[in-house]
Amino acid sequence: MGGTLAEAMARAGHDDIVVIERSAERRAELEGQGHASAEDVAAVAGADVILLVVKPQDVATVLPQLAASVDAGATVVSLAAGVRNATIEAALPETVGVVRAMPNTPAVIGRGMFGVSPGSRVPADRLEAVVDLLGAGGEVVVVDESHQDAVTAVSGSGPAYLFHLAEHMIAAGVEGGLDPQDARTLTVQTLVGAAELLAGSDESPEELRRRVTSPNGTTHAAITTFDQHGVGEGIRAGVLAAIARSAELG
Ligand SMILES: NC(=O)C1=CN([C@@H]2O[C@H](COP(=O)(O)OP(=O)(O)OC[C@H]3O[C@@H](n4cnc5c(N)ncnc54)[C@H](O)[C@@H]3O)[C@@H](O)[C@H]2O)C=CC1
Ligand SMILES: O=C(O)[C@@H]1CCC=N1
Repeated sequence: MGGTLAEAMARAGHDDIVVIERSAERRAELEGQGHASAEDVAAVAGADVILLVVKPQDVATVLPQLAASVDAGATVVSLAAGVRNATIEAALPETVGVVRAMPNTPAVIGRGMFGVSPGSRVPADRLEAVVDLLGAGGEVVVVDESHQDAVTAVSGSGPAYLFHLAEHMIAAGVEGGLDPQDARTLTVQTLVGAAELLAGSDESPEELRRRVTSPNGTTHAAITTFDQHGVGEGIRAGVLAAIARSAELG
């Protein structure tokens, strides 16, 4: 995720990124992509904004190293799922601002979605700078930190829900006689087109669905069967389970 964001920010014209990475192999890869790199967290000295993109379980190890070298006026943006702003603030000097952000994987292509929550000591101009920076990877919404579990479940995990839908549409297409490549093309372009139609429309998803559904036609047959199998309820229950799991992990 860190490498992905560095790529997106570099594409957006940020030319002063240093990636800190302890693995020599990963460093070589990142340098191959044109990024400056460093091994030691001490390299954060002098940085205005620091993105903390390690696994949640590695945060506790990195924070003391960060505290020792971070500039007094810096802003630390944590992308670690479930880790609270207060936890990070407590480990860093009081002048350092902290922001929590949840990304998703379409950030790889600059079409990501970030839910961003400022901690208790980030001035508005520094939050704005963080929103701008993450904007290189996609859209950004600012939400109260109490909503981060819901953000994680909706947009953080959300791409996986669509991929799951795609798996089953492709499989059904193949079962219906299509060759796998055609089934993939038909499915993918349908998801892209429908998502863009929804994104560009003022109509609700329900209304857009209604317009596809002819009386007693094929869509009606599909949606009725989805309902019989509890698909909609299953999706809601799944997203709620992700919210609960995010809260548990935090
Ligand atoms: N919403 C989403 O779809 C996703 C969110 N994430 C978030 O991003 C964060 C990072 O996840 P990944 O990129 O999958 O992890 P990762 O383990 O692939 O990458 C973290 C990198 O940090 C390096 N690292 C760890 N501790 C270090 C230290 N002390 N000094 C220097 N380098 C260090 C590791 O060598 C590793 O290359 C997670 O906290 C996760 O919550 C990650 C993937 C997907
Ligand atoms: O599955 C997870 O726990 C992480 C958080 C959101 C996406 N991936």
